[in-house]
Amino acid sequence: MEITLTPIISISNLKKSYGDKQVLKGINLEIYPGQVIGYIGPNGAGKSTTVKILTGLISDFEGEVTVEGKRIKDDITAIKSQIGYVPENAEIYDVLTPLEYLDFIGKLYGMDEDQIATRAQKLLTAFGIGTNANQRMDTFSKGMRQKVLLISGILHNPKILILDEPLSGLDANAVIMVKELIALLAKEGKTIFYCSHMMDVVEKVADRILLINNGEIIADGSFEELKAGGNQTLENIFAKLTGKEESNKEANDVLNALN
Ligand SMILES: Nc1ncnc2c1ncn2[C@@H]1O[C@H](COP(=O)(O)OP(=O)(O)OP(=O)(O)O)[C@@H](O)[C@H]1O
Repeated sequence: MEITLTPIISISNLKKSYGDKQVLKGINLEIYPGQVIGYIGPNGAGKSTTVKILTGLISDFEGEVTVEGKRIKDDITAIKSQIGYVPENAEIYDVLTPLEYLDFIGKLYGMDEDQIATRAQKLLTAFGIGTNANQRMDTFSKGMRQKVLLISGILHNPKILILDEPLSGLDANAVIMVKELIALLAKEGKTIFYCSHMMDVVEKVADRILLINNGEIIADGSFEELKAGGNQTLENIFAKLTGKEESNKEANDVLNALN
């Protein structure tokens, strides 16, 4: 029997401009359940803009985006319940405790109070901050806040998890744990959309890498496919494909500017 996979996210001819400046130039993508997508690209390439469209934060775009077959333009509220989003540089209400904050987030997703309290405490414990559950977050380190943000992204057990630089501020043990968590979530059939500049991590966690440059997808494949038999790192591939192989010269220019 032939198994036909239905994409969980489908993007066709997606274009977005800010004023006269076109920053997404006709993106076409089909993303399947259980895929861990590594979304990479130079500063200003259009990564955050794509993510903001997928999460409903930007609604004025051209083209079509569907999640589980539903058009994002028709029913973003229903779609949002299937998506967990951990934005880069998110503001957290740090006068709250993690339990209060997660209670607020869980209610936004329509979860009931008991379920929120039980799951939040379990997740905080799993992330190693269970004993801080009732402590105000203005006393938290950057990494502890990042853990709470990650928990707020998975609390409602979404099918799709969109992570923007999720390892920012985490210590080495937490990084290992989150990488393993991503693999486990994907095994359970969750789809992960992982935006990062940390090439070594993307190389390891993503089973499909999308490279965006100037608003266009210029590479799409597994790390093995992208390096096509050569013994390269993702960092090299990135530099080659985005036309930036002069980092040494640039570093020297910066130094020279100081002298
Ligand atoms: N609200 C906005 N108004 C005008 N221009 C914007 C706006 N948001 C983003 N841009 C521009 O759109 C382009 C793409 O930005 P975007 O934030 O999507 O890039 P990115 O790939 O996420 O970059 P980075 O890696 O630096 O986070 C950039 O040139 C940026 O200046």
